[in-house]
Amino acid sequence: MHIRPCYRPAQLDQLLLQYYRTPCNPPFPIQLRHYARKRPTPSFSAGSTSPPKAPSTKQNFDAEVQRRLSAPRYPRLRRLFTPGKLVLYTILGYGLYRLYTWQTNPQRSVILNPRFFTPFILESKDQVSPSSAVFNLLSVPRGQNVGNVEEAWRRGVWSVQVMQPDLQIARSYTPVPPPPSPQLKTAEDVDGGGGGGASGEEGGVPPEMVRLFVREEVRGEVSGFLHRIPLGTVVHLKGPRMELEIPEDVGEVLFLAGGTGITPALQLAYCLFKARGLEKEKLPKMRILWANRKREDSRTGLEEESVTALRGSLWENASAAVTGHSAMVGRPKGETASRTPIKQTRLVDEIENVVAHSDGRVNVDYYVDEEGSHITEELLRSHLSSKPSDQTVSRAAEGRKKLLLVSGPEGFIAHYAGPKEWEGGQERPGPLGGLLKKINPKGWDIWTL
Ligand SMILES: Cc1cc2nc3c(=O)[nH]c(=O)nc-3n(C[C@H](O)[C@H](O)[C@H](O)COP(=O)(O)OP(=O)(O)OC[C@H]3O[C@@H](n4cnc5c(N)ncnc54)[C@H](O)[C@@H]3O)c2cc1C
Repeated sequence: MHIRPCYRPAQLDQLLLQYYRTPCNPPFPIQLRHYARKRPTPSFSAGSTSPPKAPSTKQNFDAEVQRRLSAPRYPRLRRLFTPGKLVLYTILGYGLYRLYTWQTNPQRSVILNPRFFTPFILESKDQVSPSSAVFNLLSVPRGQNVGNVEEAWRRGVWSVQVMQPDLQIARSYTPVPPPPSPQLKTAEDVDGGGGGGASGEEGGVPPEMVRLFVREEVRGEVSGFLHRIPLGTVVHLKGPRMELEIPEDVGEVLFLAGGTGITPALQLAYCLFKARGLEKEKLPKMRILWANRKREDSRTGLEEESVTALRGSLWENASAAVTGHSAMVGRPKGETASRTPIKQTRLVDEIENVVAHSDGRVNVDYYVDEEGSHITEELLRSHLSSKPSDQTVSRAAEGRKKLLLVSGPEGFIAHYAGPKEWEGGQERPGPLGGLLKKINPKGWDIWTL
């Protein structure tokens, strides 16, 4: 068996030069295997069945040595930078540069991306109750494109995902719409003792801000993370994700909201009354029934002392419609709204702002479980069969879609519309059940969120 030695180029060059200087045959046939290996397979001449012979004579060998010595020193490097490849590298480099400048250009990059998480800074936090708060998250850098967010507001109900960075898990949350402008003042302002408004943010929220109303779950990973972090922390968000496309021709809406389920109701109100810029005649009629376990979850209407004093008294009506600034959770017989002082959170302020700016088309009724006010079957039946008192609204609603939406925790949805179902690893609305199946409202499109 013939073993061909394999040398490194430097060694080989040395050997060749050594041989070149001494007029004797090399001690073994040098095949230049190392070099030959890098070249393309030699093509045989026509009719020939054997490969060309290796330089075995001294003449051939000398020629090969000459050729090798005059060959370029760094063949690999040279192959990397052929003219064709240089052009390719230039094009690639330019493409990467454009991508980089596109991404870092605040005007072009979007604040929310449905495929990637983008950074936001927790700018402020508005406590709504001991367990829930509105988190104001500002996109960084400022001045980025908000086009897809504006489109989401026009289309309907949408959500974003928030990332818990340590565990790398994400949960969905429904952004709260920007409050109507100018804002209503808080009770403190009305009384002259409040100073600069609810949280010093008069003048509205910037368009790059995403606001989330989040309830802290016991041992909840993502909600716990949001409630734990200090102001100024970077939070990563992904979206927008459409949860419900609202049809164009909506005439009437009845929204049953439980706890944080109020946020889709606010989104819907914002979509119909602001984002779509509908003419006055096309604006629908909307009633939101918002149920909470405790008064402090919404803290509408009354001071704590008043609540204690009035507890146990006979409540006139579980559904006291909100008018202007005086939100009430029912009233004892004979009491008027003006008699009781107002103490409410910024979120309730905003809900009432929506009511105040709706020209009588939006109504919000508050219910508190622990005070015995519930969204009952009779109440639902009356709302689902009632005709609008305002003739203009009534005429405008004729022949248009009637939407009945249910949004809230699992138990709330299951009670009113039947339990959700798991399909393909995702939770989806199940067949209609619960109270609404019993009532079986005719002419209403029913959705659960
Ligand atoms: C489209 C959409 C929109 C939403 N919008 C909002 C919104 O606007 N506001 C809002 O507050 N929520 C919203 N949610 C709910 C939200 O996504 C989260 O589900 C919620 O915040 C809880 O998430 P978490 O990570 O904090 O809790 P998780 O960690 O998921 O825990 C959930 C519950 O399970 C319990 N649990 C967890 N692990 C265990 C265990 N090993 N043993 C026993 N119990 C356990 C926890 O105690 C907790 O009560 C929305 C959900 C969806 C799908």
